[in-house]
Amino acid sequence: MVSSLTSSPSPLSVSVHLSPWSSKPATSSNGNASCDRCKPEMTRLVVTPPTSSSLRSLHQGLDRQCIHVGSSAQERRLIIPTHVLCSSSSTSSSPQARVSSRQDDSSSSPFMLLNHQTSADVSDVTQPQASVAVAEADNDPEVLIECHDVYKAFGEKQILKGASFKIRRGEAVGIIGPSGTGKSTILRIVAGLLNPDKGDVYICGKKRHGLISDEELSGLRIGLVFQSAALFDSLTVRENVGFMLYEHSSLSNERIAELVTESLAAVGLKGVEERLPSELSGGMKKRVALARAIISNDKPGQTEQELVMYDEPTAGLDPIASTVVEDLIRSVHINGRDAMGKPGTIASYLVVTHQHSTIRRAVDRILFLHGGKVVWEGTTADFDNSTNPIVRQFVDGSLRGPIQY
Ligand SMILES: Nc1ncnc2c1ncn2[C@@H]1O[C@H](COP(=O)(O)OP(=O)(O)OP(=O)(O)O)[C@@H](O)[C@H]1O
Repeated sequence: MVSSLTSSPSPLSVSVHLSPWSSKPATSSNGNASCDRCKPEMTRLVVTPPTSSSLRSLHQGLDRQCIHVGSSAQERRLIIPTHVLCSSSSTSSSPQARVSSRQDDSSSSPFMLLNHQTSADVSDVTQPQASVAVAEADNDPEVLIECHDVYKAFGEKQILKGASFKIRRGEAVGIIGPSGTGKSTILRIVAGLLNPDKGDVYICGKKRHGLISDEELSGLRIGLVFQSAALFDSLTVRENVGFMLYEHSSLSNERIAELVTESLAAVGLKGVEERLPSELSGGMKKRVALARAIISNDKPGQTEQELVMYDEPTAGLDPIASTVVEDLIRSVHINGRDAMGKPGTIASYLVVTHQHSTIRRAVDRILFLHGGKVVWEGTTADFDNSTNPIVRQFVDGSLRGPIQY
């Protein structure tokens, strides 16, 4: 059963943040666990989680996120940006209703971590407050995302040093560049999971202040598909793909199950709804993650555009499985057709990749990131013919050139 959110005399703090590595649990002397690196950037939800095994599976599912868990307590504080689950959709929610219909699952499902939270509860504990304001952005309605002179450092390490670029409606853009140059960091900044230290991010012409929130009305849904697929190990494929709808919509469970089946069909998967992620191959997991990113929220007359960002979607796949994923990425785009022959719905996408096949097959325009900036951009054809020494060294894989390891 779900217990009161405020009854515990000794709350335990559990934090989840987006980090490129897993961290070991850390407990402070007062028994509360927290993460100093991420605290200022978290959306906080006060929750009563189910069991420690659910938290473990959450940890495994999120893979590259860090979760700190202290010892047992009746109440815990979970700090998790909900769009970690691939959506920033501003759907309405009816958490209480959802909780009451799913209380029996409380011992095993991370759904219960988030469900019994009202918007008022969330805003009470959110820091910093996310908001958007109309700013002096370029008023081109075709520009969905604009990053202007973005800087980001981690400790002493300056990663982004004035990165600027635009993503227009209908574009299929690849971000490439040497390892550690900040490609994933850019995705997290665009997704609103990280704040830039300096510089501006505009979403459909509106300047973003702070981190994105579920309440934000940006006119653009932004999905992020993590390299690891980030599926919850203890949830079935159906629960993973439908997570945001179970979470943030008032749709019936039957309707969500139908939408999950449709979304899986769009990525060429059938009859896997009740399987656990451990029963899937690496390529299937990536397709499930894609299905989760593109699932429709079934809102009648919904016109909100969607941008999906893929972080190394073909890493670790064999060449044929890579081709399948690359074609799927194309197929769900507005210029493509999905596995069911339906036109794709994704307005634009951004792919971080190191793989030549992905650049060739899934991308039309390339941004080359080096030294914290976009140092080159152009079409894939321009890329092949470029005489830019940085691009040439990267294409040739040469040890000699301006890129030093
Ligand atoms: N939360 C964080 N705290 C500290 N350092 C971080 C954090 N996130 C990223 N970094 C560091 O920032 C740098 C850029 O990381 P990022 O993952 O963005 O690079 P990348 O270009 O995507 O690399 P790769 O191609 O190897 O995946 C790395 O040195 C990384 O260690």
